[in-house]
Amino acid sequence: MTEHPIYQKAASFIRQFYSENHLSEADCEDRLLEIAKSIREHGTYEHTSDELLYGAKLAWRNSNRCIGRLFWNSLNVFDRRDAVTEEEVKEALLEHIEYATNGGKIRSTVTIFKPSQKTHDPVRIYNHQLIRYAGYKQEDGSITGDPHSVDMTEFCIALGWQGRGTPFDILPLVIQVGQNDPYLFDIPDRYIKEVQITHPDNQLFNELDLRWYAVPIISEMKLEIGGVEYPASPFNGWYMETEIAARNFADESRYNMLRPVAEAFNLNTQLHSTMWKDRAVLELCTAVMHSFKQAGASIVDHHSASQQFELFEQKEKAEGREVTGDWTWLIPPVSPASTHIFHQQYDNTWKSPNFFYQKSMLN
Ligand code: HEM
Ligand SMILES: N/C(=N/c1cccc(CO[C@@H]2CCNC2)c1)c1cccs1
Repeated sequence: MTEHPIYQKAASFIRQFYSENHLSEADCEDRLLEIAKSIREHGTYEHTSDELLYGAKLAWRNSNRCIGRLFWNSLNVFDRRDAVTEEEVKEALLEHIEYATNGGKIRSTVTIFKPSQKTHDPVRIYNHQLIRYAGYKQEDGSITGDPHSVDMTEFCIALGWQGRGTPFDILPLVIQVGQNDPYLFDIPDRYIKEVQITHPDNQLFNELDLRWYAVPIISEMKLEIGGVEYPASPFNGWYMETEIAARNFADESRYNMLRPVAEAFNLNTQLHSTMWKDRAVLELCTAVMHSFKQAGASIVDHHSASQQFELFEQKEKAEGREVTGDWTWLIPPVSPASTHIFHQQYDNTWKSPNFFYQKSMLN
């Protein structure tokens, strides 16, 4: 079997699955014989539902850049390897959004579509996230909406989509099944939970009319389990507030709102030394936490998230497993040194199963 690289990855995953679930050694070896036969005959093998469920949980547990891994074992997994038509994939994606949103009490969920075949990918999703705002480049070069979405927005417009042109237009979903042309469809409004971002102490801030969607659902990464690749495997958790407040609203290459926020607080933005940028970021964090809580939408602040990650480290140690991590991503972008993460080092070895970047469908 050594001539099949997939077998080594399969054997390593299957042995981990059987041992961590306290299943019989003999059954494990029988399963491996079955897999070896399938690989010899078809060049690949098919995961059982239980293997798929556990493999997805392991992929989350192995995600070095993720601070939210304490809850790895409570991941909800939808096995949609049966969905092969545009209609079936569309329904599965809308079902994912509805189930994960759960009225705001967000459930961490991954939907797994058919794996890569030798010659092609049965299902691919063009979107970076299932729910994301459009970005429109204006004549004068300015951008309305999310600058990160300009390419996707232009792609959708080329396919006949028309946005309303506001800074917060939800992009349509674009999927490809088999060798078909890209298939585009809007997400009905009733599926989208959005939060109006207001500040608890400053009405002037509210006039900035900021909003954000509740559920981040990454749809452009590939899930790899035991040598089998799932290029369409959208997964969601809930947000950590800094992602919205300190990056999506704050970055100059995103919504670039620090100066308008500072002005709403009457801060002196002429001198760095007044710390106006730092104060603006903190007021955005405060507003995001306040607004998500008021809207009944799950969210975690960066201090609580770091504490949960510390608990994850302790639990893994108690189970006799080494935690791997990417320090540069694990530290939050606000007050990083106020978390334990900043003051320790992490082994950034990449274990499998895991989620990986893959070639974008756009270029
Ligand atoms: C439950 C709440 C969760 C929270 C609060 C959370 C938080 C985060 C944060 C803040 C990042 C860094 C993102 C960035 O800086 O752009 C991240 C990265 C990541 N998370 Fe989590 N996460 C959660 C659940 C999940 C789930 C359910 C999965 C998969 C099943 C997951 C997989 C990942 C992966 C693969 C990355 C790295 C993405 C990349 O390399 O671009 N996370 N997470
Ligand atoms: N809170 C989250 N945050 C993210 C997790 C993974 C990736 C991203 C977005 O990554 C982009 C690429 C680099 N930064 C932005 C955000 C989650 C999304 C899906 C499950 S949890």
